[in-house]
Amino acid sequence: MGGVNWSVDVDINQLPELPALPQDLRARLDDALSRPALQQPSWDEGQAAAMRKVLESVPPVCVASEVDTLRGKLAEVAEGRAFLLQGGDCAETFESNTEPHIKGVVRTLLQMAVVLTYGSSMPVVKVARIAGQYAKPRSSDTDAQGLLSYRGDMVNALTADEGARRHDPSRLVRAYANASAAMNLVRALTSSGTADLHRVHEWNMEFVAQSTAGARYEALASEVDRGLRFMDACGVSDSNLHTAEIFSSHEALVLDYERSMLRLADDGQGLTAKGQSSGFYDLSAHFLWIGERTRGIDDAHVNFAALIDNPIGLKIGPSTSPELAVEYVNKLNPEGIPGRLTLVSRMGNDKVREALPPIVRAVEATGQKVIWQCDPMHGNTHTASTGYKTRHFDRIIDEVQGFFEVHHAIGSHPGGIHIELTGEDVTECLGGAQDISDSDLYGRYETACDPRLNTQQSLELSYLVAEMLRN
Ligand SMILES: O=C[C@H](O)[C@H](O)COP(=O)(O)O
Ligand SMILES: C=C(OP(=O)(O)O)C(=O)O
Repeated sequence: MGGVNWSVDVDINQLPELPALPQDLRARLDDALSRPALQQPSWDEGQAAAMRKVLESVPPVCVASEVDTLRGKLAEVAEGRAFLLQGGDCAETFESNTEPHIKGVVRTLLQMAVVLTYGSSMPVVKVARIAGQYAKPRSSDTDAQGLLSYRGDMVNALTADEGARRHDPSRLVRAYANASAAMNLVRALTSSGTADLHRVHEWNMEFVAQSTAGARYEALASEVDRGLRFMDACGVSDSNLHTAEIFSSHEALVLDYERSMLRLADDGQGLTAKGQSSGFYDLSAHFLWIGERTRGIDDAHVNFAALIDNPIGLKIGPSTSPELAVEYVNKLNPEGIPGRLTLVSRMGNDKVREALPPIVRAVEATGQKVIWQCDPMHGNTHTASTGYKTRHFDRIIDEVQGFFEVHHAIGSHPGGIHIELTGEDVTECLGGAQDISDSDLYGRYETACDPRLNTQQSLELSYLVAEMLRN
C-alpha cells in the first residue's frame, strides 16, 4: 500500500495569519471564484474552508522561479524552436504514489524525449502529469451502480462503496502531501543517474531489440547511438547529458485546492518584471491546464487561470469555434507573453483535419504566439466489445498525424503532444506492436479513470512522432 496518508488534526486557529493580498488582486480573485464553477465536489463548505486554511500555510509544491524557468522554455516552443512533451497518468492515486510507479513514468518520459529530441533536432521540454493529477471531471454524477462517480483521489475513493465515494475535503490535504512526496522523488530522479542520457539511450536500445516492431525503429535508434558515440569520442561532457528537468502539471479542476496553493512571489516580481502586473502563482504545480468540461469563458476556471502567472494549457474540443479560440487567447494572454498559453486540441482522429485548421488560422492571424499541442487521447475513447473503456493506438497516431498535416499546411509550429501514459506494462489501449485486442484488455486494466498507453506503446508513439517531425 503506497502513498502518504497525512492526518489532518491541526488546530486551524493556531495557524499563522497570511499576508493580505493587494486589494485589486483580492477583488479579481473574489470575482473569479464567485463565478459558476462546473465539476466541483459537493462537500461541506465549512470543512473545505478549514482544509484550505491548512494548505494556505504549507510550503508550496514548486517555487515561482521554476515556473518562470518553464515559461521561458515554453516561449522557445511557441517560437518554433523547441517541442513540448507532456504525459503521465490519467488519474494519479494515493495508492499508486510509489517509487516504482513514479520511476516508470519518469523513465518513459525521458526515453520518449530522447527519441523526440533526435527526431526534431530541437530541445524537448518535459512536463509530467504528476504530483497533483488527483481530480477528474466526469460525464455523469453517478456511475452504473448508482453510486457517486469517482472524481479522483482528491475528492473520493475509487472503491465501489457508498462511504468511499462520499466527497471528503480532508482529501485535499492528502492530495497535497502525496503531491509533495511525488515531486520530491521526481526532482531526485532527474538530478541523479536515472536521467543520464547514455542510460536512457540503453533502455531505448533494449526496447528496439525486444519490440516486434523493432526493425522499424532500428534505423533511428542506431543514428542516436552513432551520435552519442561521436560525442563521447570528442570528449563532450556536459551536465545536460547527466540530468534532466521534468516539470509538474495537472488539471486545475478543484478550486478549493488550487486557490489554497496561491502564493504571491516573495520578491514581488514574477511576471511583473516582464510587464504583467500580478506576481501571483498557483504553486501546486508548474503548469496547469483547464479541461474541456470547465472551459466556459465567463466561468470560474478560466477567470482563475487568467489571474495567475503559471503557464496555462486550455483543452479545446471540436465544438470550439475559431472566434472563441481567439477570445480565449485574448483573455488568458492579453499581453502576448510567449510560453504563457498552450492550446491543446483534442478533436478525435476523424475530426482533427476539419476542425483544427480554422482555429489555427484565426489565432495565427492575431499575431499571438501560442503553443499548439495535440492531445490524441481524449477524442478517441470508445467502449470495447468486452465493456472496457479503451482507445486504439492507430486512432491516436492518426490524430497526431492529422495535427502535423494541419500545421504543415498552414505553416504553424506543431509544438507538442499531451499523452496519458504509464511506465508499466498495462493493457488499457488497443493495438500497437503488441497488438492488444479487446479480449486482452482484462489482463492488466489498472487505470483509475481513462485508458493509458503502456511503456511500449508510448515509445512506439515517440518513434512515429519523431518520423513525423523529421518529415
Ligand atoms: O479524463 C477525462 C475525463 O475525466 C474522463 O474522460 C471522463 O470520463 P467519463 O466519461 O467516464 O466520466
Ligand atoms: C479530462 C481530461 O481531458 P479533457 O478535458 O480534454 O477531456 C484530461 O486530460 O485528464
